[in-house]
Amino acid sequence: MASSVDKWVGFGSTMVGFGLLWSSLPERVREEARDIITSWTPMLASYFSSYEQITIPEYNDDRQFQKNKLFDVVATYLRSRCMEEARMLKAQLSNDGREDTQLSLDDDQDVVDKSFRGYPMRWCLGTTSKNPSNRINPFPDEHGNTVTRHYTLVFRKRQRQLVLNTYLPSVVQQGRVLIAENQQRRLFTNHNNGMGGPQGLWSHIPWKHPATFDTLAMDPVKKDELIEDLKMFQKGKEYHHRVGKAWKRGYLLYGPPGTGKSSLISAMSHFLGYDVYDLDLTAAGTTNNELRKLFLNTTDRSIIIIEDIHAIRQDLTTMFNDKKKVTNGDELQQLRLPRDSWYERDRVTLSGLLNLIDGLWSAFGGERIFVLTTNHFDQLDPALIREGRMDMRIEMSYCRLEAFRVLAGNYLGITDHPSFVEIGQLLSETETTPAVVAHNLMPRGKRNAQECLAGLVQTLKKKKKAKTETQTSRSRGMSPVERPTYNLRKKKDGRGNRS
Ligand SMILES: Nc1ncnc2c1ncn2[C@@H]1O[C@H](COP(=O)(O)OP(=O)(O)OP(=O)(O)O)[C@@H](O)[C@H]1O
Ligand SMILES: [Mg+2]
Repeated sequence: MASSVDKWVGFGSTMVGFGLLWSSLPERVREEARDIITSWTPMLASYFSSYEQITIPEYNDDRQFQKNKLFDVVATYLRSRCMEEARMLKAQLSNDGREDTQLSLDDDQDVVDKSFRGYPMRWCLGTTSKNPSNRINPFPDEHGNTVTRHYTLVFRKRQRQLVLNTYLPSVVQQGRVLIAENQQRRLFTNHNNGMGGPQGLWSHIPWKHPATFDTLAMDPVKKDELIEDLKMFQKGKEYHHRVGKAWKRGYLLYGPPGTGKSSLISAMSHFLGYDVYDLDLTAAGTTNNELRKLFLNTTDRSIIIIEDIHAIRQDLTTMFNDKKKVTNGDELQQLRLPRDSWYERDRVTLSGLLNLIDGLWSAFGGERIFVLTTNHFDQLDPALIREGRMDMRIEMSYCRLEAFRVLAGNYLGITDHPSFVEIGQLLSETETTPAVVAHNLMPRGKRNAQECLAGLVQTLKKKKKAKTETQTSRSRGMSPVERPTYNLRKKKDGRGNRS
Protein backbone atom coordinates (compact mmCIF):
# COMPACT_ATOMS: atom_id res chain seq x y z
CA MET A 1 0.00 0.00 0.00
CA ALA A 2 1.54 3.35 -1.09
CA SER A 3 2.45 5.66 1.82
CA SER A 4 1.08 9.20 1.97
CA VAL A 5 4.58 10.55 1.19
CA ASP A 6 4.60 8.47 -2.04
CA LYS A 7 1.18 9.92 -2.94
CA TRP A 8 2.44 13.49 -2.58
CA VAL A 9 5.57 12.70 -4.62
CA GLY A 10 3.33 11.27 -7.37
CA PHE A 11 1.06 14.34 -7.31
CA GLY A 12 4.10 16.70 -7.39
CA SER A 13 5.62 15.02 -10.45
CA THR A 14 2.24 15.10 -12.24
CA MET A 15 1.99 18.84 -11.61
CA VAL A 16 5.57 19.40 -12.84
CA GLY A 17 4.73 17.42 -15.99
CA PHE A 18 1.57 19.52 -16.46
CA GLY A 19 3.60 22.74 -15.98
CA LEU A 20 6.15 21.69 -18.62
CA LEU A 21 3.37 20.77 -21.06
CA TRP A 22 1.61 24.15 -20.40
CA SER A 23 4.78 26.17 -21.05
CA SER A 24 5.50 24.25 -24.26
CA LEU A 25 2.05 25.21 -25.70
CA PRO A 26 1.90 28.19 -28.06
CA GLU A 27 0.71 31.48 -26.42
CA ARG A 28 -2.56 31.57 -28.46
CA VAL A 29 -3.56 28.07 -27.34
CA ARG A 30 -2.72 28.93 -23.72
CA GLU A 31 -4.94 32.06 -23.90
CA GLU A 32 -7.89 30.08 -25.25
CA ALA A 33 -7.42 27.39 -22.62
CA ARG A 34 -7.29 30.11 -19.94
CA ASP A 35 -10.59 31.61 -21.21
CA ILE A 36 -12.30 28.21 -21.19
CA ILE A 37 -11.09 27.44 -17.65
CA THR A 38 -12.17 30.91 -16.42
CA SER A 39 -15.65 30.57 -17.90
CA TRP A 40 -16.12 27.09 -16.45
CA THR A 41 -14.87 27.91 -12.96
CA PRO A 42 -18.07 29.57 -11.60
CA MET A 43 -20.19 26.79 -13.10
CA LEU A 44 -18.06 24.11 -11.48
CA ALA A 45 -17.97 26.05 -8.21
CA SER A 46 -21.76 26.41 -8.18
CA TYR A 47 -22.17 22.70 -9.03
CA PHE A 48 -20.17 21.69 -5.99
CA SER A 49 -21.39 24.50 -3.72
CA SER A 50 -24.42 23.98 -1.49
CA TYR A 51 -25.41 27.69 -1.86
CA GLU A 52 -27.20 29.66 -4.54
CA GLN A 53 -27.59 33.37 -5.04
CA ILE A 54 -29.93 35.92 -6.61
CA THR A 55 -28.64 39.31 -7.71
CA ILE A 56 -30.87 42.40 -7.72
CA PRO A 57 -29.20 45.18 -9.73
CA GLU A 58 -29.97 48.84 -9.03
CA TYR A 59 -30.70 49.49 -12.72
CA ASN A 60 -32.70 47.31 -15.06
CA ASP A 61 -30.50 47.78 -18.04
CA ASP A 62 -27.38 49.83 -18.43
CA ARG A 63 -28.49 51.43 -21.70
CA GLN A 64 -31.42 53.34 -20.25
CA PHE A 65 -30.43 53.41 -16.59
CA GLN A 66 -33.98 52.67 -15.55
CA LYS A 67 -34.21 52.16 -11.83
CA ASN A 68 -35.07 48.63 -10.74
CA LYS A 69 -37.96 49.09 -8.31
CA LEU A 70 -37.09 45.84 -6.54
CA PHE A 71 -33.74 47.31 -5.49
CA ASP A 72 -35.47 50.10 -3.51
CA VAL A 73 -37.97 47.68 -2.02
CA VAL A 74 -35.16 45.40 -0.77
CA ALA A 75 -33.18 48.41 0.53
CA THR A 76 -36.20 49.57 2.54
CA TYR A 77 -36.89 46.08 3.86
CA LEU A 78 -33.27 45.58 5.01
CA ARG A 79 -33.18 49.06 6.52
CA SER A 80 -36.03 48.16 8.82
CA ARG A 81 -35.18 44.52 9.56
CA CYS A 82 -31.41 44.01 9.54
CA MET A 83 -29.72 47.30 10.42
CA GLU A 84 -28.75 46.41 13.97
CA GLU A 85 -26.03 43.93 13.12
CA ALA A 86 -24.52 46.01 10.28
CA ARG A 87 -21.19 47.62 11.13
CA MET A 88 -20.76 49.85 8.07
CA LEU A 89 -23.61 52.28 7.44
CA LYS A 90 -24.27 55.28 5.23
CA ALA A 91 -26.38 58.27 6.29
CA GLN A 92 -28.25 60.79 4.15
CA LEU A 93 -31.22 63.13 4.41
CA SER A 94 -34.37 61.58 3.00
CA ASN A 95 -35.14 63.05 -0.41
CA ASP A 96 -38.89 63.45 0.11
CA GLY A 97 -38.80 66.90 1.62
CA ARG A 98 -38.51 65.80 5.25
CA GLU A 99 -35.49 66.38 7.42
CA ASP A 100 -35.11 62.80 8.71
CA THR A 101 -31.71 61.13 8.57
CA GLN A 102 -31.89 57.90 6.62
CA LEU A 103 -29.44 55.08 7.32
CA SER A 104 -28.59 52.41 4.78
CA LEU A 105 -26.01 49.65 4.31
CA ASP A 106 -22.61 50.71 3.08
CA ASP A 107 -21.02 49.02 0.06
CA ASP A 108 -19.80 45.44 0.67
CA GLN A 109 -21.65 45.22 3.97
CA ASP A 110 -23.13 41.77 4.74
CA VAL A 111 -26.19 41.23 6.90
CA VAL A 112 -28.15 38.12 7.79
CA ASP A 113 -31.96 38.21 7.91
CA LYS A 114 -32.97 35.67 10.56
CA SER A 115 -36.66 36.49 10.49
CA PHE A 116 -37.59 33.82 7.90
CA ARG A 117 -38.59 30.66 9.81
CA GLY A 118 -35.11 30.50 11.34
CA TYR A 119 -33.39 30.03 7.93
CA PRO A 120 -30.52 32.50 7.66
CA MET A 121 -30.84 34.67 4.53
CA ARG A 122 -27.56 36.44 3.77
CA TRP A 123 -27.75 39.77 1.96
CA CYS A 124 -24.80 41.78 0.67
CA LEU A 125 -24.69 45.18 -1.00
CA GLY A 126 -22.01 44.99 -3.69
CA THR A 127 -20.79 47.18 -6.54
CA THR A 128 -20.08 46.29 -10.15
CA SER A 129 -17.66 48.16 -12.36
CA LYS A 130 -18.23 47.53 -16.06
CA ASN A 131 -17.10 49.01 -19.34
CA PRO A 132 -20.04 51.14 -20.48
CA SER A 133 -21.76 49.50 -23.44
CA ASN A 134 -22.65 52.92 -24.84
CA ARG A 135 -21.58 56.49 -24.35
CA ILE A 136 -23.98 57.19 -21.47
CA ASN A 137 -22.06 56.77 -18.25
CA PRO A 138 -23.66 58.61 -15.35
CA PHE A 139 -21.66 56.85 -12.63
CA PRO A 140 -18.01 56.67 -13.85
CA ASP A 141 -15.13 55.47 -11.65
CA GLU A 142 -11.52 56.66 -12.08
CA HIS A 143 -11.07 54.30 -15.08
CA GLY A 144 -14.20 55.57 -16.86
CA ASN A 145 -16.11 52.35 -16.07
CA THR A 146 -19.76 52.41 -15.00
CA VAL A 147 -20.15 51.66 -11.31
CA THR A 148 -23.54 50.39 -10.14
CA ARG A 149 -24.74 48.67 -7.00
CA HIS A 150 -26.61 45.44 -6.49
CA TYR A 151 -27.95 43.33 -3.66
CA THR A 152 -27.04 39.66 -3.57
CA LEU A 153 -29.17 37.19 -1.65
CA VAL A 154 -27.33 33.96 -0.74
CA PHE A 155 -29.26 30.93 0.50
CA ARG A 156 -28.95 27.16 0.69
CA LYS A 157 -29.68 25.29 -2.53
CA ARG A 158 -32.34 23.14 -0.95
CA GLN A 159 -34.29 26.28 0.09
CA ARG A 160 -34.61 27.52 -3.47
CA GLN A 161 -38.37 26.95 -3.86
CA LEU A 162 -39.03 28.36 -0.42
CA VAL A 163 -37.03 31.50 -1.20
CA LEU A 164 -38.66 32.05 -4.60
CA ASN A 165 -42.22 31.26 -3.56
CA THR A 166 -42.35 32.57 -0.03
CA TYR A 167 -39.38 34.57 1.21
CA LEU A 168 -38.90 36.97 -1.73
CA PRO A 169 -42.64 37.71 -2.17
CA SER A 170 -42.83 38.47 1.55
CA VAL A 171 -39.79 40.80 1.32
CA VAL A 172 -41.48 42.60 -1.58
CA GLN A 173 -44.79 42.89 0.23
CA GLN A 174 -43.27 44.14 3.49
CA GLY A 175 -40.88 46.50 1.66
CA ARG A 176 -43.75 48.07 -0.28
CA VAL A 177 -45.79 48.59 2.85
CA LEU A 178 -42.80 50.21 4.58
CA ILE A 179 -42.17 52.49 1.59
CA ALA A 180 -45.80 53.56 1.63
CA GLU A 181 -45.69 54.22 5.38
CA ASN A 182 -42.46 56.21 5.26
CA GLN A 183 -42.97 58.04 2.02
CA GLN A 184 -44.11 61.61 1.93
CA ARG A 185 -47.40 61.51 0.03
CA ARG A 186 -47.45 63.48 -3.23
CA LEU A 187 -50.18 65.58 -4.80
CA PHE A 188 -50.09 65.43 -8.59
CA THR A 189 -51.83 67.86 -10.88
CA ASN A 190 -52.28 68.04 -14.64
CA HIS A 191 -53.19 71.71 -14.48
CA ASN A 192 -51.08 74.01 -16.66
CA ASN A 193 -47.79 72.52 -15.62
CA GLY A 194 -46.24 73.81 -18.83
CA MET A 195 -43.81 70.92 -19.02
CA GLY A 196 -43.52 68.85 -22.17
CA GLY A 197 -42.96 65.14 -22.74
CA PRO A 198 -44.38 62.14 -20.95
CA GLN A 199 -42.72 63.12 -17.65
CA GLY A 200 -44.51 66.47 -17.82
CA LEU A 201 -48.09 65.17 -17.93
CA TRP A 202 -48.26 65.41 -14.17
CA SER A 203 -46.36 67.75 -11.90
CA HIS A 204 -46.33 67.19 -8.17
CA ILE A 205 -45.75 68.78 -4.81
CA PRO A 206 -45.52 67.13 -1.38
CA TRP A 207 -48.97 66.32 0.01
CA LYS A 208 -49.18 68.34 3.20
CA HIS A 209 -52.92 68.23 3.96
CA PRO A 210 -53.03 67.38 7.67
CA ALA A 211 -56.56 65.94 7.89
CA THR A 212 -56.72 62.32 9.04
CA PHE A 213 -59.60 60.09 10.11
CA ASP A 214 -58.85 61.11 13.71
CA THR A 215 -59.35 64.80 12.97
CA LEU A 216 -62.27 64.33 10.57
CA ALA A 217 -65.67 65.26 11.98
CA MET A 218 -68.32 63.02 10.47
CA ASP A 219 -70.94 60.51 11.51
CA PRO A 220 -68.91 57.87 13.43
CA VAL A 221 -70.90 54.98 11.93
CA LYS A 222 -70.24 56.19 8.39
CA LYS A 223 -66.59 56.75 9.25
CA ASP A 224 -66.12 53.19 10.55
CA GLU A 225 -67.95 51.77 7.56
CA LEU A 226 -65.64 53.64 5.20
CA ILE A 227 -62.48 52.60 7.08
CA GLU A 228 -63.58 48.93 6.90
CA ASP A 229 -64.30 49.31 3.20
CA LEU A 230 -60.82 50.74 2.57
CA LYS A 231 -59.19 47.94 4.56
CA MET A 232 -61.07 45.32 2.53
CA PHE A 233 -60.08 47.04 -0.69
CA GLN A 234 -56.40 47.05 0.24
CA LYS A 235 -56.46 43.36 1.01
CA GLY A 236 -58.60 42.59 -2.03
CA LYS A 237 -56.03 41.67 -4.69
CA GLU A 238 -56.88 37.95 -4.68
CA TYR A 239 -60.59 38.64 -4.43
CA HIS A 240 -60.69 41.00 -7.41
CA HIS A 241 -58.63 38.56 -9.45
CA ARG A 242 -60.92 35.65 -8.54
CA VAL A 243 -64.15 37.44 -9.47
CA GLY A 244 -62.64 38.98 -12.61
CA LYS A 245 -62.99 42.59 -11.50
CA ALA A 246 -60.40 45.34 -11.95
CA TRP A 247 -58.72 46.17 -8.62
CA LYS A 248 -60.17 49.64 -8.27
CA ARG A 249 -62.88 51.33 -6.27
CA GLY A 250 -65.04 54.41 -6.79
CA TYR A 251 -66.28 56.75 -4.07
CA LEU A 252 -68.67 59.62 -4.60
CA LEU A 253 -68.47 62.32 -1.93
CA TYR A 254 -71.32 64.79 -1.95
CA GLY A 255 -72.52 67.55 0.32
CA PRO A 256 -72.51 71.34 0.71
CA PRO A 257 -69.25 73.34 0.57
CA GLY A 258 -67.21 73.15 3.77
CA THR A 259 -68.52 69.78 4.98
CA GLY A 260 -65.15 68.04 4.65
CA LYS A 261 -65.04 66.35 1.22
CA SER A 262 -61.44 67.41 0.55
CA SER A 263 -60.54 66.67 4.17
CA LEU A 264 -61.91 63.16 3.71
CA ILE A 265 -59.72 62.62 0.64
CA SER A 266 -56.73 63.66 2.72
CA ALA A 267 -57.73 61.20 5.46
CA MET A 268 -58.03 58.42 2.87
CA SER A 269 -54.62 59.23 1.42
CA HIS A 270 -52.94 59.11 4.84
CA PHE A 271 -54.79 55.97 5.85
CA LEU A 272 -53.91 54.05 2.68
CA GLY A 273 -50.50 55.62 2.12
CA TYR A 274 -51.42 56.47 -1.48
CA ASP A 275 -50.45 59.44 -3.64
CA VAL A 276 -53.23 61.72 -4.88
CA TYR A 277 -53.80 62.67 -8.53
CA ASP A 278 -56.01 65.73 -8.87
CA LEU A 279 -57.41 65.31 -12.37
CA ASP A 280 -58.57 68.64 -13.77
CA LEU A 281 -60.61 67.86 -16.87
CA THR A 282 -61.03 71.51 -17.68
CA ALA A 283 -57.26 72.09 -17.94
CA ALA A 284 -56.23 73.45 -21.30
CA GLY A 285 -55.64 70.78 -23.90
CA THR A 286 -57.31 67.93 -22.04
CA THR A 287 -58.87 65.57 -24.58
CA ASN A 288 -60.06 61.96 -24.42
CA ASN A 289 -56.71 60.93 -25.77
CA GLU A 290 -54.88 63.06 -23.23
CA LEU A 291 -57.07 61.65 -20.49
CA ARG A 292 -55.95 58.11 -21.32
CA LYS A 293 -52.31 59.20 -21.33
CA LEU A 294 -52.78 60.90 -17.98
CA PHE A 295 -54.36 57.76 -16.60
CA LEU A 296 -51.60 55.52 -17.96
CA ASN A 297 -49.08 57.77 -16.24
CA THR A 298 -50.58 57.40 -12.79
CA THR A 299 -48.98 54.86 -10.47
CA ASP A 300 -50.56 51.92 -8.70
CA ARG A 301 -51.68 52.56 -5.14
CA SER A 302 -53.07 55.99 -5.91
CA ILE A 303 -56.23 58.05 -5.47
CA ILE A 304 -57.47 59.82 -8.60
CA ILE A 305 -59.81 62.65 -7.74
CA ILE A 306 -62.15 64.62 -9.97
CA GLU A 307 -63.63 67.51 -7.99
CA ASP A 308 -66.91 69.28 -8.73
CA ILE A 309 -68.02 66.58 -11.11
CA HIS A 310 -71.42 68.25 -11.57
CA ALA A 311 -69.74 71.19 -13.35
CA ILE A 312 -67.84 68.84 -15.61
CA ARG A 313 -70.98 66.97 -16.51
CA GLN A 314 -72.56 70.20 -17.69
CA ASP A 315 -69.53 70.99 -19.84
CA LEU A 316 -69.50 67.54 -21.32
CA THR A 317 -73.18 67.36 -22.02
CA THR A 318 -73.31 70.86 -23.44
CA MET A 319 -70.46 70.10 -25.76
CA PHE A 320 -71.96 66.80 -26.74
CA ASN A 321 -75.36 68.28 -27.52
CA ASP A 322 -74.00 71.39 -29.22
CA LYS A 323 -71.88 69.25 -31.50
CA LYS A 324 -74.99 67.86 -33.11
CA LYS A 325 -76.27 71.38 -33.84
CA VAL A 326 -73.04 72.80 -35.22
CA THR A 327 -72.77 72.40 -38.96
CA ASN A 328 -70.42 75.04 -40.25
CA GLY A 329 -67.36 77.08 -39.38
CA ASP A 330 -69.33 80.25 -38.56
CA GLU A 331 -71.20 78.46 -35.85
CA LEU A 332 -67.93 77.20 -34.48
CA GLN A 333 -66.71 80.78 -34.32
CA GLN A 334 -69.87 81.79 -32.46
CA LEU A 335 -69.14 79.13 -29.88
CA ARG A 336 -65.64 80.63 -29.56
CA LEU A 337 -64.02 77.23 -29.69
CA PRO A 338 -60.91 76.48 -31.69
CA ARG A 339 -61.87 74.95 -35.06
CA ASP A 340 -59.41 72.05 -34.69
CA SER A 341 -60.65 70.91 -31.35
CA TRP A 342 -64.29 70.62 -32.27
CA TYR A 343 -64.47 66.91 -32.76
CA GLU A 344 -65.49 64.45 -30.15
CA ARG A 345 -62.17 62.68 -30.30
CA ASP A 346 -60.43 65.98 -29.50
CA ARG A 347 -62.40 66.59 -26.35
CA VAL A 348 -63.08 64.97 -23.04
CA THR A 349 -66.50 63.41 -23.37
CA LEU A 350 -68.70 61.70 -20.85
CA SER A 351 -68.11 58.33 -22.51
CA GLY A 352 -64.34 58.95 -22.44
CA LEU A 353 -64.49 59.60 -18.75
CA LEU A 354 -66.72 56.60 -18.03
CA ASN A 355 -64.43 54.33 -20.00
CA LEU A 356 -61.60 55.44 -17.78
CA ILE A 357 -63.49 54.91 -14.54
CA ASP A 358 -65.24 51.70 -15.39
CA GLY A 359 -64.45 50.50 -18.89
CA LEU A 360 -61.60 48.62 -20.49
CA TRP A 361 -59.06 51.26 -19.54
CA SER A 362 -59.89 51.06 -15.87
CA ALA A 363 -58.30 47.59 -15.70
CA PHE A 364 -54.86 49.09 -16.31
CA GLY A 365 -52.64 48.80 -13.22
CA GLY A 366 -54.11 47.99 -9.86
CA GLU A 367 -55.06 49.34 -6.48
CA ARG A 368 -56.49 52.58 -7.78
CA ILE A 369 -59.23 54.57 -6.16
CA PHE A 370 -61.43 57.07 -7.96
CA VAL A 371 -63.01 59.81 -5.87
CA LEU A 372 -65.57 62.13 -7.42
CA THR A 373 -66.84 65.08 -5.41
CA THR A 374 -69.83 67.34 -5.90
CA ASN A 375 -71.93 69.94 -4.11
CA HIS A 376 -74.91 69.10 -6.37
CA PHE A 377 -75.76 65.43 -6.24
CA ASP A 378 -79.09 66.05 -7.99
CA GLN A 379 -77.37 67.44 -11.08
CA LEU A 380 -75.25 64.35 -11.77
CA ASP A 381 -75.76 62.24 -14.85
CA PRO A 382 -77.25 58.87 -13.77
CA ALA A 383 -74.68 57.07 -15.95
CA LEU A 384 -71.90 58.51 -13.83
CA ILE A 385 -73.25 57.29 -10.53
CA ARG A 386 -74.88 54.01 -11.46
CA GLU A 387 -74.32 51.07 -9.08
CA GLY A 388 -70.98 49.41 -9.57
CA ARG A 389 -69.43 52.51 -11.06
CA MET A 390 -69.34 54.38 -7.79
CA ASP A 391 -69.02 51.65 -5.18
CA MET A 392 -69.88 53.91 -2.25
CA ARG A 393 -71.73 57.19 -2.01
CA ILE A 394 -70.83 59.18 1.05
CA GLU A 395 -72.86 62.16 2.09
CA MET A 396 -70.87 64.78 3.96
CA SER A 397 -73.49 66.71 5.84
CA TYR A 398 -73.93 69.59 8.26
CA CYS A 399 -72.29 69.46 11.67
CA ARG A 400 -74.11 67.64 14.49
CA LEU A 401 -73.13 67.02 18.12
CA GLU A 402 -70.96 63.92 17.48
CA ALA A 403 -69.01 65.66 14.74
CA PHE A 404 -68.76 68.78 16.92
CA ARG A 405 -67.11 66.76 19.72
CA VAL A 406 -64.34 65.77 17.27
CA LEU A 407 -63.81 69.41 16.25
CA ALA A 408 -63.77 70.59 19.87
CA GLY A 409 -61.15 67.91 20.58
CA ASN A 410 -59.06 69.03 17.59
CA TYR A 411 -59.23 72.75 18.19
CA LEU A 412 -59.67 73.16 21.96
CA GLY A 413 -58.44 69.85 23.33
CA ILE A 414 -61.76 69.17 25.13
CA THR A 415 -64.43 66.57 24.41
CA ASP A 416 -67.00 67.65 26.97
CA HIS A 417 -68.25 70.90 28.50
CA PRO A 418 -71.59 72.09 29.98
CA SER A 419 -72.23 74.24 26.87
CA PHE A 420 -72.15 71.15 24.61
CA VAL A 421 -75.84 70.45 25.28
CA GLU A 422 -76.90 73.89 24.04
CA ILE A 423 -74.48 73.72 21.11
CA GLY A 424 -75.79 70.27 20.12
CA GLN A 425 -79.36 71.61 20.20
CA LEU A 426 -78.49 74.70 18.13
CA LEU A 427 -76.57 72.60 15.61
CA SER A 428 -79.58 70.34 15.10
CA GLU A 429 -81.76 73.41 14.46
CA THR A 430 -79.42 75.07 11.96
CA GLU A 431 -77.52 74.07 8.86
CA THR A 432 -74.00 74.77 10.03
CA THR A 433 -71.05 73.25 8.21
CA PRO A 434 -68.04 71.83 10.07
CA ALA A 435 -65.98 74.55 8.31
CA VAL A 436 -68.03 77.28 10.08
CA VAL A 437 -67.76 75.51 13.44
CA ALA A 438 -64.01 75.03 12.95
CA HIS A 439 -63.63 78.72 12.11
CA ASN A 440 -65.40 79.69 15.35
CA LEU A 441 -63.28 77.37 17.45
CA MET A 442 -59.99 78.81 16.20
CA PRO A 443 -58.37 80.58 19.15
CA ARG A 444 -57.93 84.18 18.01
CA GLY A 445 -55.81 86.52 20.13
CA LYS A 446 -56.02 85.45 23.75
CA ARG A 447 -59.41 83.75 23.55
CA ASN A 448 -59.56 80.66 25.76
CA ALA A 449 -61.71 77.56 25.20
CA GLN A 450 -64.60 79.01 27.24
CA GLU A 451 -64.66 82.18 25.10
CA CYS A 452 -64.42 80.21 21.84
CA LEU A 453 -67.45 78.12 22.87
CA ALA A 454 -69.38 81.26 23.89
CA GLY A 455 -68.53 82.82 20.49
CA LEU A 456 -69.81 79.70 18.73
CA VAL A 457 -73.07 79.79 20.69
CA GLN A 458 -73.59 83.41 19.57
CA THR A 459 -72.93 82.51 15.92
CA LEU A 460 -75.35 79.58 16.09
CA LYS A 461 -78.05 81.71 17.73
CA LYS A 462 -77.71 84.30 14.95
CA LYS A 463 -77.99 81.55 12.33
CA LYS A 464 -81.09 80.18 14.04
CA LYS A 465 -82.68 83.62 14.14
CA ALA A 466 -81.92 84.21 10.46
CA LYS A 467 -83.40 80.82 9.60
CA THR A 468 -86.58 81.51 11.60
CA GLU A 469 -86.97 84.88 9.87
CA THR A 470 -86.52 83.34 6.46
CA GLN A 471 -89.09 80.65 7.24
CA THR A 472 -91.57 83.26 8.51
CA SER A 473 -91.19 85.37 5.35
CA ARG A 474 -91.58 82.28 3.18
CA SER A 475 -94.73 81.23 4.97
CA ARG A 476 -96.11 84.71 4.27
CA GLY A 477 -95.16 84.27 0.63
CA MET A 478 -92.51 86.99 0.62
CA SER A 479 -88.80 86.94 0.12
CA PRO A 480 -86.70 88.42 2.95
CA VAL A 481 -85.61 91.11 0.49
CA GLU A 482 -89.16 92.26 -0.04
CA ARG A 483 -90.00 92.49 3.64
CA PRO A 484 -87.94 95.56 4.65
CA THR A 485 -89.24 97.53 1.65
CA TYR A 486 -92.80 96.65 2.68
CA ASN A 487 -92.11 97.75 6.27
CA LEU A 488 -90.65 101.04 5.11
CA ARG A 489 -93.69 101.71 2.94
CA LYS A 490 -95.86 100.83 5.84
CA LYS A 491 -94.13 103.37 8.03
CA LYS A 492 -94.21 106.31 5.58
CA ASP A 493 -95.54 106.98 2.12
CA GLY A 494 -93.88 109.28 -0.41
CA ARG A 495 -95.20 112.38 1.29
CA GLY A 496 -94.08 111.36 4.75
CA ASN A 497 -97.50 110.17 5.98
CA ARG A 498 -97.97 106.87 7.72
CA SER A 499 -99.79 104.38 5.54
N1 LIG B 1 -65.85 67.16 8.42
C1 LIG B 1 -64.85 67.97 8.79
N2 LIG B 1 -63.98 67.60 9.74
C2 LIG B 1 -62.99 68.41 10.12
N3 LIG B 1 -62.77 69.63 9.59
C3 LIG B 1 -63.60 70.04 8.63
C4 LIG B 1 -64.67 69.23 8.17
N4 LIG B 1 -65.32 69.88 7.21
C5 LIG B 1 -64.70 71.05 7.06
N5 LIG B 1 -63.66 71.16 7.89
C6 LIG B 1 -62.78 72.32 8.01
O1 LIG B 1 -63.16 73.23 6.98
C7 LIG B 1 -62.15 73.37 6.00
C8 LIG B 1 -62.76 73.22 4.61
O2 LIG B 1 -63.22 71.88 4.44
P1 LIG B 1 -63.07 71.05 3.09
O3 LIG B 1 -62.20 71.76 2.13
O4 LIG B 1 -62.69 69.65 3.43
O5 LIG B 1 -64.56 71.10 2.60
P2 LIG B 1 -65.18 70.66 1.20
O6 LIG B 1 -66.41 69.89 1.50
O7 LIG B 1 -64.15 70.00 0.38
O8 LIG B 1 -65.59 72.06 0.57
P3 LIG B 1 -65.78 72.44 -0.99
O9 LIG B 1 -67.05 71.78 -1.46
O10 LIG B 1 -65.90 73.93 -0.96
O11 LIG B 1 -64.56 71.96 -1.71
C9 LIG B 1 -61.13 72.28 6.30
O12 LIG B 1 -59.83 72.73 6.05
C10 LIG B 1 -61.35 72.01 7.77
O13 LIG B 1 -60.58 72.92 8.53
MG1 LIG C 1 -63.20 70.53 -1.47
